[in-house]
Amino acid sequence: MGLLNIIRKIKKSEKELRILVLGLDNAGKTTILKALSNEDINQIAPTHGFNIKNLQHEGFKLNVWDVGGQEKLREYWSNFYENTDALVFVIDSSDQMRLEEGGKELDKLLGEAELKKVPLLVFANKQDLVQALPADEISDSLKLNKINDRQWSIVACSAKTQEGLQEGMEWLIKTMKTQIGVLIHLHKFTNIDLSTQGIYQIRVSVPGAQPYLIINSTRQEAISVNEVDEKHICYPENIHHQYFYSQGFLIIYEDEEMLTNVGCAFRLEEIQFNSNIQIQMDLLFLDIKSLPDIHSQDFTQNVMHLHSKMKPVSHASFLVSNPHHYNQMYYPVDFDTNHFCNVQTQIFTTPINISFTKGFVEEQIKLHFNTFINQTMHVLTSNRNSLQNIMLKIQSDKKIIQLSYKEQEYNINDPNLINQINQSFYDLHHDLYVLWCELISILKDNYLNLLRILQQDYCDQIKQRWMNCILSYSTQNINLSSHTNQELAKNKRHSLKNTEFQRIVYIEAIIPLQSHPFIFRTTHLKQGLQQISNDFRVHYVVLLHGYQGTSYDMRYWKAILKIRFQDKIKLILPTCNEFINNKSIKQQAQDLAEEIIDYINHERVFDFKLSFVGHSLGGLIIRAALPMLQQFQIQMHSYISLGTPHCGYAPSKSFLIDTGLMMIQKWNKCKTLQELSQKDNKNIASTFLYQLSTFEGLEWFNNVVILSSHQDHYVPFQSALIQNIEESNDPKILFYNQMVTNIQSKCKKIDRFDIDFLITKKKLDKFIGRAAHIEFIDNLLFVKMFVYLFSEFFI
Ligand SMILES: Nc1nc2c(ncn2[C@@H]2O[C@H](COP(=O)(O)OP(=O)(O)OP(=O)(O)O)[C@@H](O)[C@H]2O)c(=O)[nH]1
Ligand SMILES: [Mg+2]
Repeated sequence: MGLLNIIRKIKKSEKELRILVLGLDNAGKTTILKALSNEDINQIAPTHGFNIKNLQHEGFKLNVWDVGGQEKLREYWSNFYENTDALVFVIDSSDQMRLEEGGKELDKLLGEAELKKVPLLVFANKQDLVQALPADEISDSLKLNKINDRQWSIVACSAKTQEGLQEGMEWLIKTMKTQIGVLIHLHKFTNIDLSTQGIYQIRVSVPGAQPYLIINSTRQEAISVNEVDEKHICYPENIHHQYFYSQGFLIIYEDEEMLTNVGCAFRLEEIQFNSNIQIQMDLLFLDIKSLPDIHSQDFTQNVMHLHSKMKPVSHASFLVSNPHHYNQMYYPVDFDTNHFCNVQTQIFTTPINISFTKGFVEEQIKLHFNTFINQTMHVLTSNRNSLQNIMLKIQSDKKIIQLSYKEQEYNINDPNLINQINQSFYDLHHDLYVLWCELISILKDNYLNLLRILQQDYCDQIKQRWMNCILSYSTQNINLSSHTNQELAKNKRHSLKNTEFQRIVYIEAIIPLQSHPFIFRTTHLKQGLQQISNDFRVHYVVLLHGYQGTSYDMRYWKAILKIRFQDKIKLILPTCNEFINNKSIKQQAQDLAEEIIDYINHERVFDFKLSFVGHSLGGLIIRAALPMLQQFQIQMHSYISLGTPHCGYAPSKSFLIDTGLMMIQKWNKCKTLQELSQKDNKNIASTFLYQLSTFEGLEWFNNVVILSSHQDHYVPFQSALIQNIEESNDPKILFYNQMVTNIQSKCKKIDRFDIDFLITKKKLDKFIGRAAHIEFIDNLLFVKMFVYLFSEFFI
């Protein structure tokens, strides 16, 4: 029989706990014991020696030792310490005079080496008497809160009425069972597109687990002041039944952010090995209309009233597939797009008690410690020493491992070995519990550091997964072909069918890789790039929408850039061209340039970088505005266009587009569209678009990034990619190719991307080829992928 089987067998069959009951004389120890075994409690004399009782409780055999508490007998208490699984300390709550004496005795016990890691239950007995102090006062007086090296609890009880006795015993048994600690920390709430004003709140639950501790970070000073807007908090975080509720906060405007900065610890009892843990997050909401005068509300007055009115409107959930390991993860949780908001969340799970876990093997214990220590060690400041000690201990403590090597020679009947095994288990419980407490204190004192590390981890992992969706051409300067890419994407999707998400903790709604957008990339590097200085204070990124659109169209780009880069990026969403359809591109460019110059001058920051993302026509307006932004040329970083008809529509073979444009042109007498189809001048060389190809500007950028989709029927593929089309004698084509050459000749480097979207049938626009054109801004997953995969364009 292998050693582990033996351990499991011993632990399973024995399930016997030795409980030591101590306390001053007259505290009621013997009475409690008798009450627990349903014996008569009327005839009880002071105990001069000790009593042993065997009790059965939840399948556990409890071996309870009650030792007399008179002063002269206390020196013998130490005879009973050995092999104790749990310590019960009984206090006479009605005898205030002797509380101090009781506290001193308890302190001595807690300092005893043999009782070092033993859980402590304090019974605040005799609660039936009027003069009895409540449990929390006794807890204060005994300074129980200072205990941080073991699990402890205080339970108010009366041996006379039996009240509280069962509760206490249940707590004791619990400490003997496998427990998984789950910590959930909510860092920041970002409103992206919550269309209804009102009070919002996050509710977290872990089915089967009890929330028991709220963790607020004490390091407020690390957080910029304007992020913490106290007046938006309507009521504080709380625990109610099995739920943990974040603060309730008022959301009135779009883009509002709430630094929630609150966490909760849950304890999950006896979980089967190999089973999963679920974590549920709900977005709760209360419509502002149901609160008539929001500004005069004193929310603190009717917290519970508001609380009960909140309704869940959206949901997100996680699965932890191996809770017997230490897991930690950061996840920016997006609620569904009807209630589009984001909660930056950290999740930690760890076993905090492993005593009777079936199948828990020592390698896993090692792994657990190593992960924890490797990953969190460097963020610790105040906790560093104690953790270092634990680490040293674990490294030197090879007891369990050695035993398993020697299992052949092992004699099952050797009582010493059983003791050793038991001891090892106790050591581990203890260390696990200490680690758990350390984690809680890290979240209290140092959570921003931990958050940063986990955010980086998340970026790395998600990037790794999404790399599967990039198909890069190794040869430089190759033209992307829509036909080839379409075929390649189809095959690649097929081959990815069984690729699973490798993360330990994942959100249920995770989208399988085969339905992700596929990205084809080719880089055309013309000149050696200069070393880019990273020494800048802020990066302004201008997000410009397309024809007849509004800045709202760019909301996903705005949201994801903000969540990914936090305060390193400042977004500028110009509104000067919203709904415009009768201005020329040049006029719109002028308005844009003015708006940007105003914005930047107003900010008064001098060391900044400037980048642009333009969708469709937006990409052209930006190019047209560049000569007017010459003063910022050394600050220019990335120019990104999404489905922009850089070289117009002239060579388009799409009947639909041609006729479509004609129609709109007639209808609107639209200048922009005339320009796009190069009908604004009889002489092509004098059309605005041709002129634009000679404008200065693109040469200032480190990155010129051009995106198209071969599925986009709104913009000719070659025009969107600034690629030549086959030579012919058609003068339109000759001019077109000349435009391509003009633009290309300026850029130091062009990154071309062709995107293959998985467009669902539901999107009827597909038939007029619009779907792919707006996927660049409407496909949240695509925006995320692009921002996370190609972060170099944004930082
Ligand atoms: N009112 C009340 N009296 C209690 C309660 N528990 C114990 N007593 C009384 O307190 C006295 C002492 O109880 P014991 O159980 O003998 O106390 P002990 O802690 O075992 O004392 P030693 O054996 O001397 O250490 C007895 O008279 C009990 O009847 C209680 O919950 N309520
Ligand atoms: Mg007694």
